[in-house]
Order: sequence, then C-alpha cells, then structure tokens
Amino acid sequence: MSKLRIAIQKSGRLNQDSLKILKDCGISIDNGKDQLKAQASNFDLEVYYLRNGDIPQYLRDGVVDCAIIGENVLIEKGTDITIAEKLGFSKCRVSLAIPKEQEYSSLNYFKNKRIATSYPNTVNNFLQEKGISVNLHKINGSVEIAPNIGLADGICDIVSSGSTLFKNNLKEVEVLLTSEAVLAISPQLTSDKKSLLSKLQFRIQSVLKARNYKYVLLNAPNDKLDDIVSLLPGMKSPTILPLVEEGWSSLHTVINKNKFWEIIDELKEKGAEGILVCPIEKMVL
Ligand SMILES: Nc1ncnc2c1ncn2[C@@H]1O[C@H](COP(=O)(O)OP(=O)(O)OP(=O)(O)O)[C@@H](O)[C@H]1O
Ligand SMILES: O=P(O)(O)OC[C@H]1O[C@H](OP(=O)(O)OP(=O)(O)O)[C@H](O)[C@@H]1O
Ligand SMILES: [Mg+2]
Repeated sequence: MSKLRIAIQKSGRLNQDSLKILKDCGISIDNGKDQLKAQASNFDLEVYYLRNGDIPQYLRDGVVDCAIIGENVLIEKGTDITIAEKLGFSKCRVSLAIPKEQEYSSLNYFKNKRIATSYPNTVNNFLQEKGISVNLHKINGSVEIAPNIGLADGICDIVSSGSTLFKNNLKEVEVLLTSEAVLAISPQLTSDKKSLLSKLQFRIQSVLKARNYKYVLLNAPNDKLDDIVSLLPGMKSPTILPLVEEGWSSLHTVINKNKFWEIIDELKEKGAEGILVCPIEKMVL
C-alpha cells in the first residue's frame, strides 16, 4: 500500500508544533538534518518539509495528500482546499493597521489608500465586498515597516500579541479573519489513502481532546460527595472509591482546562481536599 504524504512547514512558526502533534500521535519520524523528505518508522507516512506559502499548490496538484498549514494561507491561496481539523495552535488574526496617530472611524478611511500586504487576495476580497478600492503593494515580509518608510498608508498582516504593530507605531483597526493551524486535505486524495488519513485523523482528535482536559483526583468527606459530584461533568460520571479512612472517598474525573480554575475553587468551597491535577496523554471517546 502507498504511504500517506503529509507536508509540514520546513522552518518557521508551525514547524515545531507540527512535529510535536505527529509525535504525540505516536508517530516517529526518521529526521536527518536538512532532509526535505522523511519517513515515519511506525506509520505509513512520508513527511515533506515545505514552505508554508507553497503548500496550497502542492495540495492542489496532489503532490502531497495532506498538510499542516495556517488557515490564513488557505484563505489567501487555497479556498478550494478542504480543512479536516483545526489544530488549536498558531492562533493569530489577519488585520488592517494604520499609523497610530491617524484618526479612524470606518473602512472608508482606506478608499484609494496604499496598503502593503502579503495577503493581497484576502484584502481584495474583503474590501471589494464593501465597495472600497485601494492600491495594493504585495510584499513578502517585514510588512509593518512599510508605512514608516513611506511605501504605504496602511498594512494588512498577521497580528498575534500586537507587539510588532506597537513597535512600528501602528494600530489595528479591522480584523479580517482569525486563523490557527489546520490539517488540510488535497482535493486529489485517492481512495486507497483514505483509511490511512482516517487513522491519522483519529489519532490527532484523541491528542487534541486530551490537550483540552485535565485528569483530577480529590478526597472528600462522604456527606459532601453529592454536592461535589453536581459540579463535575466528567466523561460519563466520576469514579468514587472508598479511602481507608472511614467516612472519606477519593473521586476521579476529567475537567475541561478552560473551566479548571473556576471549578477547583468551587470544589474547595464544597469540602474537597488533596486535589491533584494531571495531564492526559490521549483521550478516546
Ligand atoms: N505571530 C504569530 N503568532 C501566531 N501564529 C502566527 C504568527 N505569525 C504567523 N503565524 C502563523 O504561522 C504560520 C507560519 O508563519 P511563519 O512566519 O513561520 O511562516 P511564513 O514566513 O509566513 O511562511 P513560509 O514557510 O512560506 O516562509 C502563518 O501562516 C500563520 O498561520
Ligand atoms: O502580533 P505579534 O505577536 O507581534 O506577531 C505578529 C508578527 O508575527 C509574524 O511575523 P514573524 O515573527 O513570523 O516574522 P516574519 O515576518 O519573518 O515571518 C507576523 O508577520 C507579524 O509580523
Ligand atoms: Mg512570519
């Protein structure tokens, strides 16, 4: 059977997290330094190390079967490509920004202005829909410098913490889209690869679920258990085991990491003691 070919970014912001998710899926990659193609030793998978910006074309041409790529790049260059999973890392947004000292009240500000960007299609589609025409300057990097050197009146680029905008005296005025890393599928995927892709996707889903939950163990007096259990969603329902000490139990459950601190405070209020919180490696529902 032929192998599933996956593209990941060769170097840059997605590279390490992409390798990590494959590793967490139990996939070992024989990765010689500077190799552009590597094999997994325990899964029918071939890894191609490519530029993020080139990946949509490789997917379209069927040179690779799937890829880990920023959603923003697919919106810019690959609207024909299907997203199979959102992967929860490399979260950012693509935004319009202008010099800090400029007044801004609406998108009309941009009428006939010069905008520097690496995302011309995204900007064009967004502004055309609103009936606003602009002069676009396509540049590939260091976009935030453009207004300071007189090349543009505004920019459209990736924003995460906002510190690059801040350092360049710019302010974010419109968010065009939000993005995160995704698993994208080639439109040319052949049927013989589908079961391998499902197997990979199943593993990715188990890893992503586990990343969102914590395993919690606590002790509580038996007369407080009902109150405590009412706070806990769990996978089905919590496990309760008697402690050696008379009148006490140990309770085990899983909690969504976003609700974690909120629930921990309530658990303590209701009489829980000795609370342990552990990471979960995989979660299969
Ligand atoms: N500051 C950021 N915070 C979070 N995610 C980001 C940030 N900057 C970029 N990203 C995400 O990571 C992806 C890769 O960004 P990176 O800057 O490493 O690559 P690139 O230079 O755009 O691509 P290439 O591999 O083609 O050189 C982006 O497409 C975006 O999805
Ligand atoms: O809001 P922030 O947290 O400052 O992040 C935004 C910056 O991050 C990215 O650049 P990167 O650091 O990847 O450099 P690059 O331009 O060389 O890709 C992006 O192009 C912005 O410049
Ligand atoms: Mg970058």
